Amino acid sequence: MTPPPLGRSAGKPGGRPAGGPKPKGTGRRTLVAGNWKMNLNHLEAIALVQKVAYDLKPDELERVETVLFPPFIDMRSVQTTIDGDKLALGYGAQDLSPFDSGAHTGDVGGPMLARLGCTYVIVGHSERRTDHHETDAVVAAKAAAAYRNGLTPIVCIGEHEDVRVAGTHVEHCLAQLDGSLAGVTPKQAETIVIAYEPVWAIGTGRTASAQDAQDMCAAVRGRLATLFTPEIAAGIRVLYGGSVKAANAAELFTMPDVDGGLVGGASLVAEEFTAIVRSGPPA
Ligand SMILES: O=C[C@H](O)COP(=O)(O)O
Repeated sequence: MTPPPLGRSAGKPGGRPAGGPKPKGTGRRTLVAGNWKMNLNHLEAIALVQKVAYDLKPDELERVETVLFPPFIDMRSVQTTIDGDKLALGYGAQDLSPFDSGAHTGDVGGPMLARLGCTYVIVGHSERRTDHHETDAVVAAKAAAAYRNGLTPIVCIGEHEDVRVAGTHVEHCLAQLDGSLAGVTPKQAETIVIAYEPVWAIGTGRTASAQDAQDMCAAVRGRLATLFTPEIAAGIRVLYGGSVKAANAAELFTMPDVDGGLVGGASLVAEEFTAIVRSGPPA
């Protein structure tokens, strides 16, 4: 029998590769999410999906959940490529409508995304909060729309530089978290993903230090324990985003409360993105 090509679903993976990263012991599977933002047409999208999938080995994709977030216009091409070639990659949307259907020009609804096989949807990204004036209440409505349609929201929070300089970043982010999770039930929270993205680090090349990322992700987990239960909080994945690259991913991802990354620019370059995925430690 011909062995399956690299990056395809190949059943149970083998053990940890010799010399690979050590398990963190958290039980939380590392998640690397590639947010393509408003980049790549559908042909470029197909090419990138193929490069990523064929560069990653089945055991690497088993160890690190790897999910792509193409623009809506590319979604069908990405889905066809992943499903048609049985690639072990997930895909999701960068946003969704708070409404499920109807007269909402330009919106894309949760039922459409679910029908296309999306599993995750990003809500509350700082670029949407800025460009489209999305408030915490809007983000909460979008998270509700995600759950209503069987999608898992990746809820983004993060502070601007002036807030960090003022030293109120923790309070700021926890208040954003409270508002953005309004209405989320404990049952729903079991699957939610939070992404801490300091706005000053997004697309700037200025990554937060691993310790700063850890401190905020730990504070987020602490607040999740209050909002839900300590047991639920212990199972929730909290990602860091903001100039994650191959050179800094391993240090970030080995921090105890950092469960992976939301990657923008570096997710557009196959070799860089796959190196980031490889940096992910086992749970
Ligand atoms: O969604 C991704 C984040 O905004 C990070 O983007 P970046 O990796 O280009 O800094």
